[in-house]
Amino acid sequence: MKKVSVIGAGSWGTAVAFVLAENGHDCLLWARRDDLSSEILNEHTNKNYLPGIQLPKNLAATSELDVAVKHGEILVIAVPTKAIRGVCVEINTMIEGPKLIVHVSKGIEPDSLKRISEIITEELTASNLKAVVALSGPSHAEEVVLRHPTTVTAASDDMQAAEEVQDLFMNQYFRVYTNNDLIGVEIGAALKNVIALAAGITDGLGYGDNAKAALITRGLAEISRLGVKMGAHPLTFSGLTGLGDLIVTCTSVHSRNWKAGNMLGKGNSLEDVVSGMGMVIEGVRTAKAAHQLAIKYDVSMPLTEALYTVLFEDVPPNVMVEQLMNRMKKQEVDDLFGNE
Ligand SMILES: NC(=O)C1=CN([C@@H]2O[C@H](COP(=O)(O)OP(=O)(O)OC[C@H]3O[C@@H](n4cnc5c(N)ncnc54)[C@H](OP(=O)(O)O)[C@@H]3O)[C@@H](O)[C@H]2O)C=CC1
Ligand SMILES: O=C(CO)COP(=O)(O)O
Repeated sequence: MKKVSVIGAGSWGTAVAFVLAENGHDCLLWARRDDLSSEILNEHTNKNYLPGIQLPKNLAATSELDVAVKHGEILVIAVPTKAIRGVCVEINTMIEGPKLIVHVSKGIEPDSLKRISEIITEELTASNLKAVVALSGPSHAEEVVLRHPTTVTAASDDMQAAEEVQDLFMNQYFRVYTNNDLIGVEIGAALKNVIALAAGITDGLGYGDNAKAALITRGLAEISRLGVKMGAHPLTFSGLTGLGDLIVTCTSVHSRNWKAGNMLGKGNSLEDVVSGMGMVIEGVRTAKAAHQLAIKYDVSMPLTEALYTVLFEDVPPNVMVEQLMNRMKKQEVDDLFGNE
């Protein structure tokens, strides 16, 4: 049994804490709101984020960050990407001795263009950090808490740490693989949300499975092109955190990114979609970062660029699709190691 704290009690933080508590670990879940930590502790529910779900009785909760940081020999960070840097700055002042940090978030920071593990490494003093592991893959919280079979990957530069995380989470319904390609795993995880927004848009416009299959496969091609230029292993993108997560996020009714895209395709404004969701839509902010990464690494990313114009340049979704379909003729198989 390990002492683990999960930082962030939204849908995913609560779901990973659910798995850890069911695995018999001494798990403490940090919610930034008192009312939510009391609800988790006393009613064993998180009605807002996971309606209808009874949480394990051995799952403890607190709204005091320092209590959570002190409790966990392992800290699992589960807040949206935009909150990661701030949370790390805070927990860095509270850590006594090196901790294993697991993050389960999916995004890239615009402007700095840092991956999440890079932000964590930047903000935590080296002596506070044992290793960083990204836990990622096709895994909607709503299905994990129903104990539906789910597979994910624990990725790290430190394979011993990745294996420790594998052992921590593995159970009958939650299967964990390891991967030493942290760049590939984090890039796949972040950029699939951008493609899922586009898939939602085509569904919202009333297009069918052909369009979605095109987005998934051509999305995978451009994510792989970028990832390989950034130093990732090409085969990572055929795995759980690449193709696997693209499929789940582009096709699931649980996906916030797909839902957001669907509403955009139906003519809603970005502002209304974001304010109405009540949960994080990582792909919107990541689209900005991806657009900047495509320029920085000089990689052709037509789907990402098209989505960027819908989100930030007021291009109507149907015009976006027309423009994509009328692009210059291409060969299908790209040279992943060169230009398209
Ligand atoms: N939901 C899912 O199925 C999956 C999500 N993920 C990833 O996990 C990450 C978290 O997503 P998810 O749990 O779904 O998001 P939610 O929107 O469901 O919850 C976000 C949580 O983070 C808290 N939070 C928001 N901003 C801050 C901040 N500045 N400081 C501290 N806490 C903050 C929220 O608190 P409050 O309630 O007070 O607003 C809430 O508890 C994302 O990167 C997402 O892509 C990965 C796999 C699956
Ligand atoms: O990453 C996820 C599933 O693997 C969650 O996706 P959404 O944020 O689109 O719900």
